[in-house]
Parts: sequence; C-alpha cells; structure tokens
Amino acid sequence: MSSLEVTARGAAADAISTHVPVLVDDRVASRIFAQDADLWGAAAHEEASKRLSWVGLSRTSRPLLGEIAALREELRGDGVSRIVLCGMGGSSLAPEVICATAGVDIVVLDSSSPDVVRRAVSTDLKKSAVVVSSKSGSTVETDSQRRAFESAFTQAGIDPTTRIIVVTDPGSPLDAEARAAGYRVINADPDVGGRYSALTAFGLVPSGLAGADVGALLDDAELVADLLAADEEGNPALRLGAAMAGTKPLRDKLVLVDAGTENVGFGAWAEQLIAESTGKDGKGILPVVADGEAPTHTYADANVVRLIATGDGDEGDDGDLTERHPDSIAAEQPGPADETPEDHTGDSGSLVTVGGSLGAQFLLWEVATAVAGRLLGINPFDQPDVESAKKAARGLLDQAGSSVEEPAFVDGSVEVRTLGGDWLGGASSLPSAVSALLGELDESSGYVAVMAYLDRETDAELEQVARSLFDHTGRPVTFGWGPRFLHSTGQYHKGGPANGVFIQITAEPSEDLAVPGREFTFGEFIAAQAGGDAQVLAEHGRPVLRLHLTDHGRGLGQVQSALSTSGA
Ligand SMILES: O=P(O)(O)OC[C@H]1O[C@](O)(CO)[C@@H](O)[C@@H]1O
Repeated sequence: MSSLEVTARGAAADAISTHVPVLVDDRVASRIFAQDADLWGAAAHEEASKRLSWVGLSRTSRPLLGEIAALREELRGDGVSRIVLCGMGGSSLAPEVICATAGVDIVVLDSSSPDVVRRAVSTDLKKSAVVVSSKSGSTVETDSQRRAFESAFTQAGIDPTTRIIVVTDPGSPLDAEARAAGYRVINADPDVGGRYSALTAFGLVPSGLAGADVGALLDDAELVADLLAADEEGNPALRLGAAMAGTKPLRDKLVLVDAGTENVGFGAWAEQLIAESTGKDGKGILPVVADGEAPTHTYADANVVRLIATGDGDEGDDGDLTERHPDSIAAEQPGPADETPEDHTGDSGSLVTVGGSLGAQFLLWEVATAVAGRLLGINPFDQPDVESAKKAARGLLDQAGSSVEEPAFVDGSVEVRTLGGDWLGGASSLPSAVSALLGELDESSGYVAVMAYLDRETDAELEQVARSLFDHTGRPVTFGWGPRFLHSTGQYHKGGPANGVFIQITAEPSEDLAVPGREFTFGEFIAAQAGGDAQVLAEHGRPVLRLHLTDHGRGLGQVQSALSTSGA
C-alpha cells in the first residue's frame, strides 16, 4: 500500500495552519508539477527551469524497466551475482535505501579511501558487475573508482566492457568517453538534479540490477502523484514542506528518527535532499539523522520527524484529527501543551509523523523540499558551495607531496590541528582540544558536525560518538563519512547558517593505492579532499578541529574516548 500518512503537533501544526492556505491560494503544488520555474524567484529561474523533470518520473522512467530486467538476466547468465555501485551523493544514496528496503545486496562504493577501494575491487571480482553513476561525469571520486575497476578487470582477464555499466547524462564527458570505449551507457533524464534523481536511471538501474522491484517504486509514486499535485489543504507535501520550513521562530534542525519505518536508511537519503537543497545564503534546514532511541524534544530549535511504518499512524488518539483518508494528511490542531512531549527547555515541541511506501515518500519529500525552498526564499536546485571544496581539493592535489602543515601538538597517535580561529587556547591534550572546540558551540542554535574520512564498514562503531556528544552538549550532532558527506551535508556546512563546529578525522591508510592514469593516489586524493574542505570551512569562519590518526587502531581508540567523554 502506498498511502502517505502524515500528522503534526505543536509548532509544526501551527506552521501548517499558517502557511498551507497561502500555498494553496498560490497554487504552488500544481505549479511545481507544471514545472513552473518562477516559484523560487528570478535568481533561481534558470536552474529551476532545468531541474523540475522529477515530477513526472513515475511515468517517464517506465521505458527503463525492460532494459534493466534484460540486462540483469544477461549479467546473471554471465555468472554475475554481485553488483557494485560507484557514485556519490544523489548518484548512490537512493540505490542504497532502495536495496536495503528491498532486502537485496548491493555494494555502494562512495569512498576514496585506498583501503575501502581496494577491498571493493578485490572481492569476488569474477562474480561482479559495476555500475558507474555520475550525472556530470566529472566527479573525481567516481572517475577514480571506475579507473580502479577497469584496471582490476583487465588484470583479471575480464573485458571491462562486459562488466561495467555507465549511467550518466546525455552529452556528459563520461557519456562520450564511455561509448567510445565500448561500454554500455544508460542515459538519465538531464533535467533532474542529483539529489532529486531517486526515480531516474540513477536510482533504478543499480537497484534493479541488484534485484529490487523498481517497477513497484514507480507504481507507488504514481499512486500519489495527483494527490501531491493538488492545490488542496490535505496535500501531504504542502503540509510537510510547511512543517519543515514554516515554524515560527524557525526550528531549523530537522531530527529524523527511525520510529519503525520499513524504508531502511531513509534518513541518509533525505539528509542530502534537504541539506543540499536548503543550506545556502546563510539559511537552511539541517537534517539530523538520529537513532531510534534519540529523545524527541531536547532543544528549542528541533523539529522532530518520526518515520513510522506505513499504517502505524496515530488513530486520532487526541480526537483532534480532521477527517483523514488513506492518502492524505491530517494536521492535528495543536493540542494542549501537555499533549506533546515537554523538553528540558519547557518548550512544547514540534513533531511530525510520516509513513508511506518508499516510492511515495521519494516524491513526497522532493515536493516538500521544493515547497520548503520557496518558504525559505532560497533556490532548492543549486549547490553553489560544493564547487569551492572541490576547487580547494584540486589545488591541494596539485601540491600533492608537499609538506603538510605542522600539527598544533601530537597526543599519542593523534595529530591535532586547528583552523577557523584562535580557539584552542592552552589546550595541549586531545580531550582539552575537544573541550575547547565545544566551547565555541552556540548553545541556542549551534550544531556539532563529525566528519570521518575513514572506513564506514570497519570503523562503524565510531558513529556512536554522535550520541555521546549529544548527551554532553544537548545540541544536535551530525555524523558523516568522508568524502560521502561532501555530497550531502557539505553544502549546508559551508553555505548554511554559520553556527556549526567541526571535528574532522583522517587516518594514514594501511596501504596506498594508485589511481590508474592519474598523477595522484587515492591516499593523496582523500587527504586533499579533507584538507580542502577544512580550508573552505575555516575561510567561512567555522572552527575546525582536525584529528589525524598516525596509528589507526590506537588513534581511533583515543578519539572515541575523547569524544565520548567530551572533555567532561
Ligand atoms: O552525479 P555526479 O555528477 O557525479 O554528482 C554527484 C553528487 O555531487 C553533487 O553534484 C554535489 O555534491 C551532488 O548534487 C550529486 O548528487
């Protein structure tokens, strides 16, 4: 069943009551589906005019289904049982959620760590097919990964053109190069941006080859398309968009809590959509992907979204529900304060509950984010600050091999460096440096961003420090694996509100790996990405604590300990 269930309480319900009637009067929903590029102001018109084709994908993507099914059968006949996806951000986050939800395996390689890449290219190569997905065709991580696989297949005596499938925009540099080299190329709709591309070839090809029922995704999106295009107060996307960006005062931390949803890892996909779409011009909504146990009302700028299983919605337990039919939303009138969980500030809180099938929710959140962009007064379709980090990384790559700046000090197996202000003070140990950074945190609006350029499989335990830092600071903490987050929350960190403090963790690889045909190695590349991002954050006045592990095991233990006690 694809019905969308959305309810709201507290400040979110107030935002809905305030803004949805105006959105209806302005016919925002029907104009989005009519691909009206005027909805976000003159400055956004050019980009919006080539970034709205996602509204029709539930129909226009259908011709892909036969091609995907045939290719899957061909590969299986060739002994392929492992699908690897090389892609960053919008070119890999949707397949990751689609396959996890469908319970089918896919290896998502969205890292430039030499150890991670080496593991991906040296595991079961003879049984593997690789989808190389890049809209622009110029993302260096994806190009480097492709080169590594091309070389590995060749060395294994396997013709790479029989095992590498390319998904890219028509006319991209990768499109021409791949076709000339004899690769199979599947073009995606060029009028859809990466973070809106879940129902394009970027989302469907890798997922379908891995065995997910991608036709059902399109069916589920199709079932709710008319509802989401309706200029009606029951339109779930108008209400979700108003709840996201219309609270007063603005609650700009959107805490995404897995409260039983069948859509596995949905928060990681929504994180890029929301952060990269809204985080610019000093504004934006920060997605905070929390674990299910996270307290739901703990700071006054929190807007909590509980992602529930389809059909688990509240059945009018407050009696305030307006008539709710399966495919609509009911915005509860804000009940008495005691009906919504109190938080430690006595704030009555803001809570949205969302349920629905994955295909329906892809479209729901895409429309809601476009609505939120209009309410925030920003262009939800560009990512102006991402390029600055890429440019800084390229600059550092050109200097590859040159000496790295000296650390402020070394504590055991951790080199400590600081940027973005003279906030270190007299700190001379790792815990005291963490404490000094947290001392820069604005207690009413700030957030902590942990950015780990490590191995999200073998170092997965590190993610738990987010909860410790939250418990210690009472402020939102985001955790991103580098360089993957650069294509998700990275835009927000640099272009959004200047209230983040940043902890970057890097490590010496166990063994470096050449990028075939390039003048840099994977180790040099990921180090340049980290250095470039830190440099740009500091240029934006953000305090950055850079922690570099000289011995992976011992250094990681020190960092986990320091971030878990947070200098307490
Ligand atoms: O698909 P491409 O062009 O390789 O881009 C990957 C990702 O990088 C960005 O362009 C910038 O982060 C995202 O919008 C996109 O999803």
